[in-house]
Amino acid sequence: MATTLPRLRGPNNPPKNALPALPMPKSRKSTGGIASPTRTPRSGLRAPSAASIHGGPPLSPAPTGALPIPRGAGINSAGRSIRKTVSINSFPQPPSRSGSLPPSPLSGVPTPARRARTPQLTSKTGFQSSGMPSFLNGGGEGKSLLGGAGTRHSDGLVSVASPPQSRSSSAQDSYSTSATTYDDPSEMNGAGVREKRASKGLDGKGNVLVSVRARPDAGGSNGQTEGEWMVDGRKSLVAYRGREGGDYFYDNVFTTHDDNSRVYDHIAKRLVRRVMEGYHGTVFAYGMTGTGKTFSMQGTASSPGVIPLAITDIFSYIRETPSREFLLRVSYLEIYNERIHDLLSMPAANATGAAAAQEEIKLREDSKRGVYATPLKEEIVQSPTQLLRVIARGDQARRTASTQFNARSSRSHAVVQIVVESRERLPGGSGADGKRSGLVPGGVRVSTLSLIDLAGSEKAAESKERRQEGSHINKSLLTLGTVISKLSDNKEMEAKGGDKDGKHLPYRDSKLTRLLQGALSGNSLVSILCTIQTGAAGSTASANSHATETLNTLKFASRAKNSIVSHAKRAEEALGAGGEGGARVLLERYRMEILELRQQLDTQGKATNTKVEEVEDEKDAEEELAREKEAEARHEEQILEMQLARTALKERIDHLNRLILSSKSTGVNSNGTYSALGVHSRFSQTSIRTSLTTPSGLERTASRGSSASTIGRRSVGARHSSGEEATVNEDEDTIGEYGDGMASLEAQNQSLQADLADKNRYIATLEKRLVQARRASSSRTSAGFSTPNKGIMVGEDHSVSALIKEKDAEIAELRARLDDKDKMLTALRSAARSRDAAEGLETQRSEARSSLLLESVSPPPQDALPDPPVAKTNRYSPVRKRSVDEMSKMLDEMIQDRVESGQLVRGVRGSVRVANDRKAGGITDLSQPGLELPQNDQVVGGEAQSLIREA
Ligand SMILES: Nc1ncnc2c1ncn2[C@@H]1O[C@H](COP(=O)(O)OP(=O)(O)OP(=O)(O)O)[C@@H](O)[C@H]1O
Repeated sequence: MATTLPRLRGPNNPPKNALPALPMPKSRKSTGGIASPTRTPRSGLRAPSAASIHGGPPLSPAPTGALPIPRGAGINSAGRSIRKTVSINSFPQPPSRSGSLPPSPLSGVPTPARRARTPQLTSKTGFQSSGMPSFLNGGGEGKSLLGGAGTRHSDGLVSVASPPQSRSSSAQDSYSTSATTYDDPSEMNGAGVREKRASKGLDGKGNVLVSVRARPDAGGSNGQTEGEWMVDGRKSLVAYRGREGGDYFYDNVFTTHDDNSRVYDHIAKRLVRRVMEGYHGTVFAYGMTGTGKTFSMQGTASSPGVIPLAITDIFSYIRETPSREFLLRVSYLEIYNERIHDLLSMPAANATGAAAAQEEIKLREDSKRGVYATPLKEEIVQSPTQLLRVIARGDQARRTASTQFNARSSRSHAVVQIVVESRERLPGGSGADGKRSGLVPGGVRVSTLSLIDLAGSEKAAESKERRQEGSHINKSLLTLGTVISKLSDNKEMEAKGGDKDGKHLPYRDSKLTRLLQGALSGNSLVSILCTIQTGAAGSTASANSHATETLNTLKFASRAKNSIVSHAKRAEEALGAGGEGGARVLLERYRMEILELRQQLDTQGKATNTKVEEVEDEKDAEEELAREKEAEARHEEQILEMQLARTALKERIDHLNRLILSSKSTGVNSNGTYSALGVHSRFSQTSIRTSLTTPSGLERTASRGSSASTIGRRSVGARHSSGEEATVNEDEDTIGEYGDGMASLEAQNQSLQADLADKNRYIATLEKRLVQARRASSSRTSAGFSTPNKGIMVGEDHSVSALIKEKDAEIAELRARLDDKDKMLTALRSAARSRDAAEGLETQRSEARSSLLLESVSPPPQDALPDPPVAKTNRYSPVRKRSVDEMSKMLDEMIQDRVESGQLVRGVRGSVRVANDRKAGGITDLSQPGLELPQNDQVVGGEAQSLIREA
């Protein structure tokens, strides 16, 4: 059995834009020819009227008449189109799915109801199915197409409604095929073993899962019986009793009562789980326009469809699988008029609303990846919310237009592809021990989940534009039908022992089949949902046309059931980063990068320590002081650089670790899964969708700049279409630059702000480190020097600078006071000098008087001597003395005040000095040059006092 799953390649080329390939075998070659199917597969389901298949084209998507516009099609009174199918970004708190559904979303436990069903293989006239087990359904029982007996009631169209509660998930009880052995013993319960045995006995391969869903009649009749149609969910039967009538059995048939949740559980839940386990999986919706493909895939706010529910389960799986770590990336493309467009990087619209041209996306093929689109943007997602937003963004960019049958008809095939990378988690977490070398246990497994909403088949179109689109749509759907028919023929031939490759398959005839090549050729698990609308109001012609179209869909479903044989295998694990396709295995690349960075970190840590030691050693060498200083400066610089580099490396490691999801990841856990949908609902409900309407009437929101960051690129430049506003409550789990999803300006803004905050924090860290390093550097450089580092401002410690300022102010104040004191002292000294001079004169006069008295015999002439100054002195001295006393007293009081306040200390001999604690409190540096506190400051008071006392 050929293994054609994508292989991993070398690690050096980061995946950028390529869409992971839908797996494709190399065994078949296309000749480009379209061959019409001519035979009903021997073992396949057969429509009751074989002629309807053989006689007509294999797929005739075009309705033959004009059908009335469904009333529920969403055209308002003004004739403007309203999107009835709410975008997937608009899911409110999803409805509780616990009631009628399996208790655990991924329990995989088959339910009794489904197990109890017995294959209907006993019809005399009916045609048995191939009996192939469905890998996804587990029934694998293959329904027979019975002409009447056994399945239909005798009266023909008895409606057998099957309330949702009575049904169980058939998707839960499929376990294996011989080709794809499911190796989880825990799930190999009795039913699984039974199925496995049965599958071996039958075909050894797994069929695709084919389901049919009938949408409620636009006319309002919701019954199971619509004229000539009967839809029986319990029997998985669609019966038609008109011309070419018959009974059609499928893996699942959903009535108009079945909601999206139920549809998902039966058609995709198991497949999603398989994808998480390493298989490739494809789900696509096929059907006539307006029958509910988009409704089923995307859903509504109150009833999320396959895509959002799959996303929910993906993250549930991650959460519930602590033994593995995951990395998810998503891409979203559309095929419109046979051209591929990247819905995640739609160019901005110009002023006229016309979108700028996008780089052409091409399909390429290589042996490892099969067929893939390139260049295509992929975004790494870390939470359900983020993933939903990315898809919602793509959804809004998708081309839609109002048609006769659908007010908002999808005019393109849309492919959401989610790539799941996973690997075993190393014991002890992330492998931070640095012990891992290139080879790591387990390797990385890469699988893809493709969720495809096809454009609806249609014929009638009023405008040229619509007709052109319609013809492209129909052509690609026709090619799809042809490929499936030929696959069926080939299978039959193979069974007969003929050429294994059989007829050439025209995959290349359309982009759709080319892209689906891997899935159609069996490398992927496939689930097909065919949508029909049984009721058709209006003329008989339109009813006939509608019936023909519905029959074509049913025949397509039958052929697909018999044609596509899955031999999907679990993806091989790429060992190390060097495995095949390693370049695309981001998980491994990130892990390796983290490892390398950690090693660098370790090395740098050691180098830093060595440097520090060297610095210490060199410090001891006093004889080489000058050299030491220089070396120190250099080393400090190096240490600083290393520290900065370490910080950067740590940041990078943190970032990479955030991208890798595990059961404990914030994004995976926060908000849970349903709440993520809740966030979306808020987003959508508050958003105003103002899609641009081009002259052709084609709606799209094409003016979105791509903010999406592809791998290794940063999210930039989020732009929204003009006039579009969206309000979103930011979820906490949108992490990093990849998390915007462009859901809204506000979300963008918040995301950018968060990013900015991150960067600011980082800058702050760097600055801090810089300052620390500088401080350390200058403290070391200045060791042995008394010059204080006045130049260095301790940036982060504002309290220190405040303290210094305070002390400066105190010093200035003290200086002012000292000045005052100096002035007073000068005044006192001058007073003292005057007093001394006066006293000296008085003494001289006294002496002179004494000598005169002694010489009384000859008294001198009275006027011989001038008036004794003493008389003058005596006259004025009491006043002067009083003033000196007052000043002395004042000075004493001042000094006493200082002594009492602790600023000055009185010495034993009456002298005073500045208190020691005042010095220690920051004013000791007054002695520093430039601050000039007088050295004799402490005795000033004492000197003054002694002077005063003297006075
Ligand atoms: N099962 C359903 N229950 C309720 N409404 C439905 C259901 N299926 C479809 N509808 C409604 O029918 C309308 C058309 O559905 P939708 O757009 O999903 O059709 P479609 O098959 O995707 O059409 P097209 O191929 O033109 O894109 C929408 O308004 C949708 O809400």
